[in-house]
Amino acid sequence: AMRGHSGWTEQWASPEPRKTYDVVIVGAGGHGLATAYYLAKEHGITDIAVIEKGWLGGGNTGRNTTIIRSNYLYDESAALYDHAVTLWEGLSQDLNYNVMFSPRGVLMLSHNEHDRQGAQRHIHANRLNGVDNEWLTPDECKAYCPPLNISANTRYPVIGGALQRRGGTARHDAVAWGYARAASARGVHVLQNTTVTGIRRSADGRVAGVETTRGFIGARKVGVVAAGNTSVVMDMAGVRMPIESYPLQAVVSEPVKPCFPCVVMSNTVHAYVSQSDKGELVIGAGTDQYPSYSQTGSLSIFNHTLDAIAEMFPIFRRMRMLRTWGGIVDVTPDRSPILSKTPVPGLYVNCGWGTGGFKATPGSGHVFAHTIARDEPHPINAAFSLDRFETGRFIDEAAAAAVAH
Ligand SMILES: Cc1cc2nc3c(=O)[nH]c(=O)nc-3n(C[C@H](O)[C@H](O)[C@H](O)COP(=O)(O)OP(=O)(O)OC[C@H]3O[C@@H](n4cnc5c(N)ncnc54)[C@H](O)[C@@H]3O)c2cc1C
Ligand SMILES: CSCC(=O)[O-]
Repeated sequence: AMRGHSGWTEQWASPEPRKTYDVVIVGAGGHGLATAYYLAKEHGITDIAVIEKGWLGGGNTGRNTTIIRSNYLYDESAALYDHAVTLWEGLSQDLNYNVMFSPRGVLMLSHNEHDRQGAQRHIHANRLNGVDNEWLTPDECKAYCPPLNISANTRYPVIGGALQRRGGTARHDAVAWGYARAASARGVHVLQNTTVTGIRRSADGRVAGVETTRGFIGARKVGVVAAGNTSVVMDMAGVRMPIESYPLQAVVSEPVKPCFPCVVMSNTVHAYVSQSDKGELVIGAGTDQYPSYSQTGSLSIFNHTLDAIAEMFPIFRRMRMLRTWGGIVDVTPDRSPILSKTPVPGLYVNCGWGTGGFKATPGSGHVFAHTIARDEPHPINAAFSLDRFETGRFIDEAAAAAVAH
């Protein structure tokens, strides 16, 4: 920790920008900070600046409902998200910072025959990929999550659920702080309150650096990790992205004693819930159905979700909601991320995580660092290329995030 200019102990340096760096990362969210950390730790590249227009972790990383799991359908997705879960399991030790990873189990409910068939297909596909996932009967769901209402005479009766026991939650702020602190300790510069306003290319078309609100910063390689703002930033390099940005909201309740032991999700009713370590219910919903850069969202989404939560968990019917907020999620046509080189030499992009990228944070940073360092994708992210939208080799996980996009 360093003594900051204000006298209090800072966990990371706040240096003046140098004129050039080997690598610039645009965006100090979890994915950008993790990328910088693994570039330094795994590849020995430390001449890095992570440039952030606001405060580190202030984007979706600091706004999400922290669900972690890897029970995705496609082989490529299972490999990517399970790589992340494996890194989550040792992350606090690796960073020497408690990210509060809690493998409390993620239970995805089925309410009708369509849900059940889809869930069991996921379970079989996951088992083939070595990803833990198991089918529970309604009584077993109730035993795993006692507040769950499994009576038959409800609008959305529970007919079973798919449980990934290795899934769970983590403290989102701590993930950003842990990576920033560990990257800074290895010499990485984290430049907060600094907006990238342009991407400069040299005569031969290669990336040459970024224009910022603190002047031009030269770089041989630039990684854009700007989530909901990706299209805006990549447009600065003349690269058009297959991304739509939507508001996705969350709400927390008043804090209560520990009463909810896991994560429960339901795609049919567009709701998911867990309980934070401070005691609040952390509730999420579907996205608003219109592109927007607002970090709020419409009330109708919450009314619908809270109706469903109140029916699925009657003990919560009198809970008071404390605050709501939103983030800007970057959604691709096939709902899978883009971790890729780009048509601009030296320019790389990591985006498209939509409503479900927090769970991937360590795995994303790890393989994106490999991609930047070696100028070729890691085998795990090779399929998540930008050009799949030209070749048609989609990885269609639209149903995976268990929320209606
Ligand atoms: C309400 C909500 C709930 C969610 N719940 C979950 C969940 O339960 N589980 C899950 O897996 N995922 C969830 N997600 C998705 C997840 O939060 C994101 O996919 C993930 O955090 C993206 O991380 P990131 O580091 O790429 O983006 P961010 O954390 O958004 O970081 C991008 C950064 O880039 C910066 N930036 C943008 N433009 C510029 C510029 N021009 N110059 C400099 N900096 C710039 C931004 O300020 C931002 O800090 C949720 C998202 C929301 C909004
Ligand atoms: C916001 S949805 C959370 C997830 O994808 O597990």
